[in-house]
Amino acid sequence: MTQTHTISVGGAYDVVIGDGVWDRLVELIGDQAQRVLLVHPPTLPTYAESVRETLTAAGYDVVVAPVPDAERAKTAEVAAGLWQVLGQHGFTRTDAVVGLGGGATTDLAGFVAASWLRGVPVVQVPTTLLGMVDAAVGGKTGINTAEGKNLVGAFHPPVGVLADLSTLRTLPHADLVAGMAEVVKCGFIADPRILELIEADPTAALDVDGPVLRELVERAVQVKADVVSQDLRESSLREILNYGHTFGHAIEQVEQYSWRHGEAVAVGMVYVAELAHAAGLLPADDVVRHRRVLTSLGLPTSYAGGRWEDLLAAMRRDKKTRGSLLRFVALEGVGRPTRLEGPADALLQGAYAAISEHVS
Ligand SMILES: NC(=O)c1ccc[n+]([C@@H]2O[C@H](COP(=O)([O-])OP(=O)(O)OC[C@H]3O[C@@H](n4cnc5c(N)ncnc54)[C@H](O)[C@@H]3O)[C@@H](O)[C@H]2O)c1
Ligand SMILES: O=C(O)C(=O)C[C@@H](O)[C@H](O)[C@H](O)COP(=O)(O)O
Ligand SMILES: [Zn+2]
Repeated sequence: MTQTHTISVGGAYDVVIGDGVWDRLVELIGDQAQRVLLVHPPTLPTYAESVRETLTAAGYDVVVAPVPDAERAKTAEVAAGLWQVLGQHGFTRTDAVVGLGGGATTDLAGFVAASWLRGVPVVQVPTTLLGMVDAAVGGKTGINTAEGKNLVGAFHPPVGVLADLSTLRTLPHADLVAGMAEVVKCGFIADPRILELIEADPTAALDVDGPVLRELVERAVQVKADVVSQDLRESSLREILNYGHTFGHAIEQVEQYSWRHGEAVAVGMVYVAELAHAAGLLPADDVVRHRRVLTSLGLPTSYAGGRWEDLLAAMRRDKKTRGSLLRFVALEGVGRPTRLEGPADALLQGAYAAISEHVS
């Protein structure tokens, strides 16, 4: 008997977590749709074929749209290619998009669904840990531009999210580990039990067939669901989900997306923990805890690759910036997020020095 767990996102839609949950796909797409655009990366032909067969058997006209892998999918050119496909196949407002894959694919699929005819339904089918706990949930969709990460996008909640945990068995270990960064983030901003579970047994946390990983997924999704159901459009509370992302996105950009998102966020959390400590907000023990938990999972905690001016310029393009005021989500303690606004240059550079000096 397969165990499934359903988390409601403010009563608007559900995230269904478990093995074999793709059975729910047809019910979510519903009988209004005639056509379905199935967006997937080239790494998942078997999963894509299985979804295509299910949808075809249910009577939909399925248009399969393979897109470039990972961050290379999140471009205006790839989105424009999909708009062309939708136009050529006559997709209407009752037709649907399915995003099957990691966060890069679901961000793209969600954005194309948000923009086509000003919004058609999207079902998100995440196949990475990061997609399941974060990217596919919450309705943030988007693509990158030459100037930065996720600079074009829309808030477009899915009609449902189907997270089949068995797909994690084929996920490369490094991508599993990267997804854990967003789980750890949820631990630091809202649910300390997540940190305790990882600290008790990091190996069990990374066992895709074990109960600990399942509980971590459920807890992280619950954190995200609680936040986005109160503040979909990130007017205030939702910013806490951006913990570690101001510096993390800067690394991704400066390193031309050769770093995984989760890896960059891991370093970004250590950066802002150092910053918060230097600003007198966060005790030193909590900074140490950031490094310990992330390291135990195999995540990076240091970085010395980029020129400071480039990192700072990238951070200034962060969406939390107001005017010329850099704003960070910071912690006053575990589970106690706050904002750190306009820290002095000396503090900003000092935190960079603190994460660079740990590079071996
Ligand atoms: N919208 C949001 O709220 C949100 C939240 C967090 C992250 N993101 C975005 O998500 C992206 C990162 O997502 P990601 O970490 O899932 O990376 P990803 O989408 O690049 O996927 C990682 C790799 O795993 C492969 N893959 C996916 N599922 C697989 C499986 N089951 N078996 C084998 N290979 C598989 C992919 O093809 C890719 O090569 C970034 O672009 C980030 O900005 C968005
Ligand atoms: O859902 C959110 O809100 C987040 O900030 C989650 C982040 O993990 C995610 O990487 C998000 O895409 C970042 O958004 P951005 O607006 O900073 O680009
Ligand atoms: Zn993220």
